Amino acid sequence: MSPEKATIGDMTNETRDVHRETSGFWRTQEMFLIQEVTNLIGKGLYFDQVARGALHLMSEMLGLNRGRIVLKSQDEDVYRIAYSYGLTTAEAARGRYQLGEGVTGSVIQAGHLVIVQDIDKEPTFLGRAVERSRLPEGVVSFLACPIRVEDRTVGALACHRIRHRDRPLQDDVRILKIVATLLGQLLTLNDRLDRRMRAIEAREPLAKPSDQAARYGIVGEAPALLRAIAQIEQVADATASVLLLGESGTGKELFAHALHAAGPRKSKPFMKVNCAAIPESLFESELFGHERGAFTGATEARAGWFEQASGGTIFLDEIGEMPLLLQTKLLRTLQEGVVMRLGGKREIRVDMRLVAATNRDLSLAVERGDFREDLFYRLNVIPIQLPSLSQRAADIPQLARHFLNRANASNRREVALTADAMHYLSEQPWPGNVRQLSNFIERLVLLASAPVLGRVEVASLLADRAFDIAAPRQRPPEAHFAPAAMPVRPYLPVKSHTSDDLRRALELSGGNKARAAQQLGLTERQFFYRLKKLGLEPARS
Ligand SMILES: Nc1ncnc2c1ncn2[C@@H]1O[C@H](COP(=O)(O)OP(=O)(O)OP(=O)(O)O)[C@@H](O)[C@H]1O
Repeated sequence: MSPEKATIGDMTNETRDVHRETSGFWRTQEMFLIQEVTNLIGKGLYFDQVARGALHLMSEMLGLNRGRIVLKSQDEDVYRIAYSYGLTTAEAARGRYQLGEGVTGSVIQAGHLVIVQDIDKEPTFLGRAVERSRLPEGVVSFLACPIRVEDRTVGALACHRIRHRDRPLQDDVRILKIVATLLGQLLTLNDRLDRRMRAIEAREPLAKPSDQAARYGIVGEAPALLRAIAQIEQVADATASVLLLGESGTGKELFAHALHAAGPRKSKPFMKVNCAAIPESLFESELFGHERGAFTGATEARAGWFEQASGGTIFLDEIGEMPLLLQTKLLRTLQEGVVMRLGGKREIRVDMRLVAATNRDLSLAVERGDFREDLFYRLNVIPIQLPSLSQRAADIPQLARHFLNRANASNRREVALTADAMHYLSEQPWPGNVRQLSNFIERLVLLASAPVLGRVEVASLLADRAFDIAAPRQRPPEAHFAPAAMPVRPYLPVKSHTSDDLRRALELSGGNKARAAQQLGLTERQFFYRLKKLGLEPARS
């Protein structure tokens, strides 16, 4: 018996649980594997951890055994097994290949995936690391996939596979490709980080994130925001796709633009496409373009957005709304770097950086079959989470001042807010995030009846049309992150207003308590209760 731990791929049909034979079971296993690998990447971009974890999971979850990652040796001109799972130390140490040598060496040289159906019948298969006697008795296959950093092949991800199993070969190949892509992207990021660190060590002056942020028009200093800005800067020069995650109005478009502006493509086009806003029938021709006569009304050939964005960046907002058919085409474009116009016969090379954004939980959409799994993982290589405004409430006064200056300048006004009013703004929930705050300040400036507005005026304006203002611009029907609507009258603690506030409201309303209450965003009952608490008026029954 093989001394190695039995894993799914090595089990016989008889011992395999009947449930495991369904493709649903394998989808769940795949999802779990890829989610775990992505989580490992999210824990800090440590290649060692991710590499070991991925090989372990490939074996345990999918039966892709004796996985190994072959990379160039640091000090010699040879490729060697840098990470492995299910190999003894001696076996791993034997795994050394010249470029072009054996199956592994030729995968690295040619940059193509190789599938050896039966290792016993393939003359180029060296069997150098693991002896045949250590492998299962039946037909054993070997899969090897190149790992790329940008356009260079830097190594290979390979594993053994029982030839006859209840899972199609192409599914294993697909997963191997996804994992190899993730590893390649991670190596690319690490490469960039290394270079950056070297620049810091060489005392190259680097702009502080907040200086940079100011340049991109991003206001705020909360750690979660600065982290997102630092991530943007780290990956600005890379080619991998970026996925911006965050509630509506948190600044995803602003960040997409910052990414474009921070990278080498800044002088080239930045195209924004809102996938939720395009009718499905037009989507394909808008994105991929069309040839003359491709459909009725196509009197002229037209380049699609991918072509138009070539050399620059394309921002696909609300990517979760993209129809499945187009997801397949998008994946191909990302993989091959080409588009085919509608009605066209030739492939057109495009070179654009893709930034996608969503306020939905795409992994749920994948589970429901609304979003392609392989596209999700392709997009999710660099996920960047933007904090909601309530998660960075300390930034609200700075943001409010920024929007106040802007609204004053564009409306030729000089409206100011008291410190108390600023404080009040910081306490509000802002479910529509920065967009809601910005719209509210604009309204405040336009409707201000005095040059200086205090808490009372701000509160009354916010309460006045709270529901309108609170509504996020778009609320997808199944939005996972979608914020709850602000209640028409937000909850207010009993001490929400000072006696001055109450007196002033009464003065402004000419003593009309109902109107005073309304101005403060209170019910009459709440207003009387506060008057009583402050000893100003007996409460009504
Ligand atoms: N940190 C910030 N500093 C300054 N302005 C900001 C910031 N974040 C967002 N904004 C502003 O708030 C508004 C909404 O931002 P943006 O459109 O980028 O959000 P979004 O997340 O893309 O929203 P949606 O998901 O609804 O498309 C814009 O006017 C943007 O300039």
